[in-house]
Amino acid sequence: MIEATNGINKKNGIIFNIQRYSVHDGPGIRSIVFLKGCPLTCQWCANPESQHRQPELAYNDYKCIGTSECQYCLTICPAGAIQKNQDKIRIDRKLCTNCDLCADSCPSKALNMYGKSMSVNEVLDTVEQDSIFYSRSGGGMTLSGGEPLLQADFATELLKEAKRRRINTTIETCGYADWEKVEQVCQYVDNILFDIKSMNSNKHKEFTGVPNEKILDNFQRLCNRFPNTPITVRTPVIPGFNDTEQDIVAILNFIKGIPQVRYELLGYHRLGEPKYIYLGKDYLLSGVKPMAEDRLAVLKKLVQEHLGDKH
Ligand SMILES: C[S@@+](CC[C@H](N)C(=O)[O-])C[C@H]1O[C@@H](n2cnc3c(N)ncnc32)[C@H](O)[C@@H]1O
Ligand code: SF4
Ligand code: SF4
Ligand code: SF4
Repeated sequence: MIEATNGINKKNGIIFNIQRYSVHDGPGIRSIVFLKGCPLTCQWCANPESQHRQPELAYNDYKCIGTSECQYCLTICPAGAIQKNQDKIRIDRKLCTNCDLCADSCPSKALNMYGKSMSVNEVLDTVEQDSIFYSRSGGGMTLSGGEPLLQADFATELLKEAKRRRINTTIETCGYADWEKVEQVCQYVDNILFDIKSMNSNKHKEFTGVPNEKILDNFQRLCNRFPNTPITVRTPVIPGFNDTEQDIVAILNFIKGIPQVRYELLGYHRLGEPKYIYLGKDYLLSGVKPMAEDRLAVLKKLVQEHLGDKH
């Protein structure tokens, strides 16, 4: 649960979730701080609410108690963006200014804002509630998103203060940012989780919206600039995008022999799909089934053959 103000403050960051007790995103038990905004639009993204930089309205039709019982949102919206839709409502996203008034008044939480403005201290005071777990497990705080490098100045201040409070720090990044920002942020992290989604730049652009050259260049610079920082390269394996042996071997050849680098495959899942509906977005991979365990196992074996223990 985020405790936050929604006021605009230049020094604040826009955060859409703080997830406690995670064991997947860095060493030990961790709190994941999700920063809003991403320069990519991966078709499979499990966090569609992360992509837009500013807070945005979500609507869950199942939670609406019906306009015959309640009309708070219809009467409060200053933009005329909410209309009746049989006994429920419909949002005209072209008119909506994401002002938050309807979400604040909705008694059933059918309307909800993704994203709050939070200060460094507000975030870290929440994160520190679990410090007993971090010290026992070797865990800490992970910055995720969206793309944490898009809010580089806020991320830097957050990480600096976390270091001052002796909290272990990790970042998960798609690597797409100006090098100066990558360097600025990564000097304050203990571990880096770096996605390499495909070595094929055309395919990368088709499925994520951007080519991969900048990402690959940043990865090589990171390894040279911070040779003592452990980096885990991760690839989400997406059927029809990068699920062939050639796709994975191309990535393995790119990272092979770099001492601080490990590698991990992530099986495609569809856990984020309902959020596309709440945001009025189309989920383009609705026909694609989650990765079969045996197919993923074949690719994991391939990784082991190439990298030995370093995977
Ligand atoms: C949501 S991203 C945030 C960090 C950063 N934007 C990135 O892409 O690395 C965190 C991780 O989730 C993975 N991911 C996102 N959607 C996924 C999906 N549908 N299935 C499996 N992994 C997914 C990404 O590849 C990345 O490793
Ligand atoms: S967020 Fe504001 S503008 Fe958008 S639908 Fe709600 S009240 Fe209307
Ligand atoms: S305020 Fe909430 S519960 Fe009431 S009509 Fe609007 S969406 Fe439905
Ligand atoms: S880079 Fe990460 S957050 Fe951005 S769209 Fe892709 S998976 Fe989602």
